[in-house]
Amino acid sequence: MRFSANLGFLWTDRPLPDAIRAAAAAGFDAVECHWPYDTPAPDVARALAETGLPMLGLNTRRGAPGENGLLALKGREEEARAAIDEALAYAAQIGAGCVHAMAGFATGPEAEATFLANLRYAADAAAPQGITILIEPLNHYDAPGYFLTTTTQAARLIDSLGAPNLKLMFDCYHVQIMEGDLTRRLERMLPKIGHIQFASVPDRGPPDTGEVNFTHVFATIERLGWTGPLGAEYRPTAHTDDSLGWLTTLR
Ligand SMILES: O=C(O)C(=O)[C@@H](O)CO
Ligand SMILES: [Mg+2]
Repeated sequence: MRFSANLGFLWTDRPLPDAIRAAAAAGFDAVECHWPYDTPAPDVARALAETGLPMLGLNTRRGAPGENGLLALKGREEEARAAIDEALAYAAQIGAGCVHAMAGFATGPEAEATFLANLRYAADAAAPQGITILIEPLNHYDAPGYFLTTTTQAARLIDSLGAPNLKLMFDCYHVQIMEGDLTRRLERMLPKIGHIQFASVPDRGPPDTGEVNFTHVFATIERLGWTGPLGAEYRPTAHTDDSLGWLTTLR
């Protein structure tokens, strides 16, 4: 099993290039981040080259304070597409393979039509760069009012767009809270999945705590033939370096 350190949550006490170095020193196989835009891309690229770790993905900007993405917001298409362009340009500079296209707080048919149109734009713009666009259902405790909440909804959108580079971000933490049935859902969704993340439920801590048996979940993912690094997107209760026991016990 290979693991990716999500630097939106891990080693947040240091600048992104140093967080990449810390992830390498701790034995991670890859890194991923949320919103790297305050850090010059060449600094990130240098840390990646130095450590040999790939950056798997990053997110589109969330928008104004209190917002959580722009792609499903009717009337905000220009900003949404600027956020997509910005994310793709940054991803290209650091060799990231995925961009998580964040939908935002919205509901209803207009939001869906807007999201689909912006996803079409994103998938078309990403394809020549070999980049995958990810959409991620978020749970209704952490992100109440977020447009995308279930893998069933995401699968319907992915099917209706029919773009080969539009995939599902399967975050076991959100999926367990909203839908459960993780094993069967992973089996069913596998062809649509572009990246997998995890954290304990309900606390969003390391995976060796909480209600989900990640020994079983990781074995399932391996049995299904998934070979990509799994994204450790949890909040350490103490310092990140003191939260990594699972990396040896669950590997
Ligand atoms: O919250 C998550 O889960 C994520 O993966 C973020 O990228 C989006 O908020
Ligand atoms: Mg996630």
